[in-house]
Amino acid sequence: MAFGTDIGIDLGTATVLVYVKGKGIVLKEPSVVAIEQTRKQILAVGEEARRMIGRTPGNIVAVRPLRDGVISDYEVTEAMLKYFLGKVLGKRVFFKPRVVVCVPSGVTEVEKRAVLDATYEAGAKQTFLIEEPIAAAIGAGLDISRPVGCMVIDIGGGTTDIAVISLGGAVVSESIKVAGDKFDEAIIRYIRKKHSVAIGERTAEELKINIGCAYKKPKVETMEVRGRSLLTGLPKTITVTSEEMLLALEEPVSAIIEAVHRVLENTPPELAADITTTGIVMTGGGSLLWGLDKLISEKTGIPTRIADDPVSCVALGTGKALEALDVLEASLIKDPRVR
Ligand SMILES: Nc1ncnc2c1ncn2[C@@H]1O[C@H](COP(=O)(O)OP(=O)(O)OP(=O)(O)O)[C@@H](O)[C@H]1O
Repeated sequence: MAFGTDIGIDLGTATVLVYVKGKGIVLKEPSVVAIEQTRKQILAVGEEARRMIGRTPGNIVAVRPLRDGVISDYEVTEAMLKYFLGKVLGKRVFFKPRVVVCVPSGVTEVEKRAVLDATYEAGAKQTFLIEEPIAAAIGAGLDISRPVGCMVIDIGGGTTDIAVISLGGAVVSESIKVAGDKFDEAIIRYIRKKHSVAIGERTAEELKINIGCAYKKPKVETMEVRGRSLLTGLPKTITVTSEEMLLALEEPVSAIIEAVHRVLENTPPELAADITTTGIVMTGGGSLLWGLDKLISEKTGIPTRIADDPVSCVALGTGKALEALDVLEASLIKDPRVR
């Protein structure tokens, strides 16, 4: 497949999505790699590797190479990217694709170089990097080419990126390392303190997705989870309520609200006025935390909505960016090497 295809990749800290022009999103897998430590050999990538998290014997580790919005291990990131691209492109690439990759906002020059190298090695003709909020805005269907301000809040696994965009570029932006992962960590801490039970990352994520909330739910919801009692060391089942989730998530949720306020404070008045009418658009998996849109709307006084299919927005945006290269030229980071 992939005859002269254009490809968009959302290299997220939690999930990698690959968009192929004309086909849509063709791959969506967790950003996890399982490594055999003694021989430094990669055993599995993506979904298969994720199933191994917390369940591996001593010599095998399941790592998330992009944790916290930065590339913590770029050799593994490179291998992961090559694996996913290879899966999408197949073995025989007749016409090399152009690729747009969206990288977490905190990445350094060295890390950007590693991403570019990986795409070239995997068979790209030319690669561009795009900033996360720009890709999210395009993917959410906003027309960012006009001289009208719009605000995007992209809440992923590792980072929350908040930006006011106008004329194809970010006018004011802020990226904080508080997003989905920090929600999970806050839940783990709360359950440990309140119930004296240790739960794993996956259980915390399930609690967040099923009964988690940033705003009081009209009806209290409950969920049973299993962990290990810190008192007896034995497995224990507890019932957790949505009201407890509200308390557990208060701190990371407040950090996001404060960052939104800071961006609004630094927004030029004309653009701020635009945003009051255009509203705030939320993207990324973390935006699905129940009631977060309502809370942001209430705290800012600006209408806030979640984009359609928020998890896919960045990937769709990277793909669409290739079709609008002229408008976006200024905000894309181009590799100087010509192939
Ligand atoms: N229904 C839901 N409610 C709350 N959180 C959710 C829901 N669905 C997914 N998430 C969370 O969204 C996060 C992943 O979002 P996403 O896939 O957009 O991140 P990413 O793009 O990989 O990360 P980043 O933008 O930091 O690089 C995870 O923390 C996941 O638990």
